[in-house]
This record gives sequence, structure tokens and C-alpha cells, in this order.
Amino acid sequence: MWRRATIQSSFSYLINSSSSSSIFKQPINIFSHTFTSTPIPFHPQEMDGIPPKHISRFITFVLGPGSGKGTQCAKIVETFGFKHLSAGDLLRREIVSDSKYGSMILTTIKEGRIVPSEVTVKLILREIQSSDNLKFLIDGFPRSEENRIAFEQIIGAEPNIVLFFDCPEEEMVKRVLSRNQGRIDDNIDTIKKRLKVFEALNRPVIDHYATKGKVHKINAVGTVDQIFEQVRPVFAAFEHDADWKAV
Ligand SMILES: Nc1ncnc2c1ncn2[C@@H]1O[C@H](COP(=O)(O)OP(=O)(O)O)[C@@H](O)[C@H]1O
Ligand SMILES: O=c1ccn([C@@H]2O[C@H](COP(=O)(O)OP(=O)(O)O)[C@@H](O)[C@H]2O)c(=O)[nH]1
Ligand SMILES: [Mg+2]
Repeated sequence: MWRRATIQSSFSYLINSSSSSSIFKQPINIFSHTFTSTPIPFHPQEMDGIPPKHISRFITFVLGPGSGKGTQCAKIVETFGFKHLSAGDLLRREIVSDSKYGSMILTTIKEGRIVPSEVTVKLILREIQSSDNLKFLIDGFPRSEENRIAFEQIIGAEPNIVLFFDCPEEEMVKRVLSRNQGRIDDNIDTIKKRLKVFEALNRPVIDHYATKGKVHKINAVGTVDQIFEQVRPVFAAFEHDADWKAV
């Protein structure tokens, strides 16, 4: 009862609210976790004229390079109705759409480096803004502390949870090399660079959220279904709550 009331007040109250962003920072207490609701930014200059919507979202970051994130995200979408936003896919879309950032993104991905936050955050926020769904899987982002801080500053809150797919290097290399999607970064040279970048820049993001109790570490070795059985309870905890379903 208490749980239901808490979620309801935290999500429903915010829908169509025109209040200032400070109200979005109230914690939502669900089960034993304390989550912050995730507001939508009000930065018109960042959004190319897309009108802001003051609606609270449930945000999940999904991390772990070449670990099967995208594969598991598809199952989470199917089972729990999230909107899946792959940061890598959004960046690759920019390359083929002749965007002014296209060649910079192509070079950065080829070298396994990280695209500047202002570009990636803008692409992600545009997708969030234009979606009717309020539950998001943000796959492959944030890739660095700079990414994380940029996102949190614009959004004004943290993600609700972080899924980290923990995959041994050897397995990750095997999977990526047999992915067969024609990706410019799925070659051994770039993979080695991506792994270095992961340890140097992405690992601190996971450590940061781990200290806040937000990280759900998933053993990424096994069949797709076996791995999903570890993922399922993370979201199933929310699914039985009618108010969360409505989010
Ligand atoms: N559990 C698994 N076991 C073996 N291969 C997998 C598994 N999950 C995904 N794959 C394959 O590994 C490759 C990378 O998966 P993908 O979902 O693209 O990962 P990511 O988004 O983390 O890079 C793909 O070819 C995918 O089909
Ligand atoms: O927030 C992001 C996400 C991806 N990338 C770039 O895109 C590449 C591919 O990312 P993706 O998440 O698609 O790779 P995956 O981990 O799924 O294999 C990365 O190595 C980076 O060069 C980035 O710069 N910022
Ligand atoms: Mg992927």
C-alpha cells in the first residue's frame, strides 16, 4: 500500500506538471531501493526546438561492451515494454544520415574512442523526448564519467538502475568477431582499443553507481535465455506494481 502510494505520487504527479525541475529530485522508495525519478530536461537550446515535456521517466543504463547487451535489451523490451535506445545505433544512424557530426563519429568509433558527450546526450534526449514510452533502456551509455555527468546535469537526476553485463574478454572478443553486422569497429585492433577504453573510462561509471547500490551485475556467460533469467527478476520486481506498469 505504502509502496503503491509512493510510486503513484512520484510518477503520476509529475505528468504534465509545469513545476521547476527541483521537484523531480525527490527519491522514490521502491522495495529496499531508493530511486530518483528521472525528469525530462528543459534545455530548449539543446533540443533543436523540440518542446520539453515535464514527465518523469524510469531510466535504466545498460553497460558492458560486446557482452550481449543489445540481445538482452530486445528481450527486456518484449517482456517488460521498455523503449530501447542504443547509443551506438543512434551514433551509427548519424553517420549514414549525413549529419554534420557523421565523419567525426565514424573516425571515433573506428578508433574505439568515445564520441563527445554533447553529441550523444543530444541524440538520446531527442529520442526520450519524442517517445510516448516512459520506461527506457539506454544501451551502451554512459561510456565515461564525462558522459555520465553530462547526462545527469541535463536530466537533473540519476538513472533508476544500471545493468552491467559482465563478460570475460575472451568471450566478448569471440562474440564481436562473429557478429557479422558489417560494423567498422568489429575487428581485433579496434576491439583491443575498446577494451582499454572500457577499463579506463567506462569502469569508473560502473564503480560510481555501484557505490550508490544501483548496479545489477549480470553474468553474461551462458545462453541468451539463461542470462535473461538473471535479468528478469530485476524488472519483475516492478512489473507487479500497477503504477509502475502504467509508467
Ligand atoms: N548469450 C550469448 N551467447 C553467445 N552469443 C551471444 C549471446 N548473446 C548475444 N550473443 C551474440 O554476441 C554478439 C554481440 O551481441 P550484442 O547483443 O550485439 O552485444 P552488445 O550490444 O553488448 O555489443 C551478437 O552476434 C549476438 O548474437
Ligand atoms: O555512448 C556512446 C556509445 C557508443 N559510442 C561509440 O560507439 C561504439 C560502439 O558502441 P556500441 O554500444 O554500439 O557497441 P557494443 O558495446 O554494443 O558492441 C563505441 O565503441 C564508441 O566508439 C560512443 O562513443 N558513445
Ligand atoms: Mg550493442
